[in-house]
Amino acid sequence: CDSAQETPAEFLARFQREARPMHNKVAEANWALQTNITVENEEVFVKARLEYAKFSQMQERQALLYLQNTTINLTPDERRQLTKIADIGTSAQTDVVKLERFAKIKTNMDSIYSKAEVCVEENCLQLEPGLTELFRTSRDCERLSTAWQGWRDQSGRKIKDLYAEYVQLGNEAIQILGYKDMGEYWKSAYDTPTFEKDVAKLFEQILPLYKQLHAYVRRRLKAVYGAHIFPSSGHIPAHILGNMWSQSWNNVGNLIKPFKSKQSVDVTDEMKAQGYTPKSMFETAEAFFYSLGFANMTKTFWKKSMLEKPTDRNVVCHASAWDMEKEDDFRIKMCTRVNHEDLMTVHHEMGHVQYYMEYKDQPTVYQGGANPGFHEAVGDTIALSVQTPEHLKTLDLMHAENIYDEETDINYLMQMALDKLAFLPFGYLIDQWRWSVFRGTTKPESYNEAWWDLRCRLQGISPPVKRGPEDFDPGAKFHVPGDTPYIRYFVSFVIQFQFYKAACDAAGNTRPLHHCDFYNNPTAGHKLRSMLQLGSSKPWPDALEQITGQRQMDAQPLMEYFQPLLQFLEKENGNDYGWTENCPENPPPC
Ligand SMILES: O=C(CCC(O)(O)[C@H](Cc1ccccc1)NC(=O)c1ccccc1)N[C@@H](Cc1c[nH]c2ccccc12)C(=O)O
Ligand SMILES: [Zn+2]
Repeated sequence: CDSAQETPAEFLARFQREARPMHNKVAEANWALQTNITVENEEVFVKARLEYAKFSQMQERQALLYLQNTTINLTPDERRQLTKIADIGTSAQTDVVKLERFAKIKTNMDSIYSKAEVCVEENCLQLEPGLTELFRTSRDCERLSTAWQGWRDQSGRKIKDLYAEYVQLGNEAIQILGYKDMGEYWKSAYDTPTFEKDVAKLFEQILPLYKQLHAYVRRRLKAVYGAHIFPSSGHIPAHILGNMWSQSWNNVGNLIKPFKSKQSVDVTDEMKAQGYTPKSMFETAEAFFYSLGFANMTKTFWKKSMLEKPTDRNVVCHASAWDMEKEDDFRIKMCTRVNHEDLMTVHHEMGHVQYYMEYKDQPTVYQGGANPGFHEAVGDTIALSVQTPEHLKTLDLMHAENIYDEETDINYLMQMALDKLAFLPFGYLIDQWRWSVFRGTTKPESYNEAWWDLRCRLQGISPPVKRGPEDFDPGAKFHVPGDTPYIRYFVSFVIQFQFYKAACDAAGNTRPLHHCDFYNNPTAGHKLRSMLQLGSSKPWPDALEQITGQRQMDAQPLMEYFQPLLQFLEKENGNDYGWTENCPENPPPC
């Protein structure tokens, strides 16, 4: 570490020069590992992580010198930049043995998860594409239940002990920075003292709407599978909702569609019929962003991205977007399949890349989301416009004669609710569980019990087969072994409707909110882009205020969007809605 004779401004300029090459080095090693999981690539990545931690510790020490030196007067911006440089997370661990063990545990959990497969007789299915396709298309209770349990045996069960050690080491490292535990550190990214209460309030606000959707879906699925597989407690068995984690229910949309004779907006069949490929899906997304005034993907993007699952090696299939912090090197890694759900994920991932490109001229420390939820909301905001019947017609992917016909409209809102509304309790509960684990309230021997308490109470779903203390079902979801916070998606699913409404208002939309397509509207684009260009240079309430005029997260635009559906659901459900706090002791068999 150079001595502190540098002025703060000189230190910040040097940090700018040195940090990017360091970040690039780690990103390259991480990319090499995630696109080819081998022992050798794991070792190279761990080494790069250790080197990066040492670099971060040096920068943190010098930044703190300036921040704690009362004789130096810093500008507010210098203070903000130095505080961010000092915020190095678990890299603060100075005990190299513990730091290396922590890094190894994380790569170990990641590779167990990404290589896991479920074998029935001699044919084995990995999560992507095999098990995901099974949950998207199968209506066979037994097969789904076997796959549901098999996946948890091959993933969660195998990382339970590693996870307990990860919690211990992570907390030890973060306590060096003065945080009580990892959960407190993760929440500090929102820099809002009332953050936990704010999200709890948003969840309470949305719960009545979710309960109505849950009741309707339960009734329709009973008609398909028979009431005998449903527990009397009112929960929906987790394996029949079209998704391995029951987190979004869009894949059972064809079973739930309220008006069978009218169109639904799952365009998978049309995409296949028209010969869409993963590449053309990315080009379609690129064209929408471009129509708003965003940049096209760079040449390096098309050259270095991994848009399909390779057949000859193990990769981390879970989608991600990468800022390599070197010239125009932005990438997406995704095992893309040609279907509606993946077309939306393509927009989600490209939203990350567009955010990277909008804030690329900010100082390195400000090259991030205003808060983690903002980064998750960019692509989804665009996807709300892409999924309107208006836009799907523009794409020639939907051929409904009258898209404003009331029954078609309810079908459309139902399909959107199966993706967006169904997700909210799941998006909320993952970090409720993790914050309690990091806090020490939930100990390893009750990891799974605490998990199902939340899943049964907040989400109203139940396990298809009995769970025991050897199981570790949270570990069966990418972000838990992946050490990736999750409340960001709950925040995103609320604020994306605020962004969407703001962009629609800017575009002069006069239709009902859920029919607003701001494609080709540079005014809407400018509204969005000017907020994204801030990166994390301003507190997120300032960024939110710039685009919506408000400084708070607000579920009102989401409620406005789904208002017509709520009326339909309340009429359909009458008093038949809700579930008891706890799941039944013994799940009814298929
Ligand atoms: O995980 C993702 C998408 C992947 C990601 O783009 O969020 C990715 C996750 C990740 C984080 C850290 C390491 C590796 C993967 N995040 C990013 O690529 C990313 C990019 C820039 C900043 C922060 C994160 N979605 C979540 C939430 C979700 C459910 N349904 C959705 C529909 C649309 C969008 C998101 C979701 C999920 O699949 O459970
Ligand atoms: Zn994302």
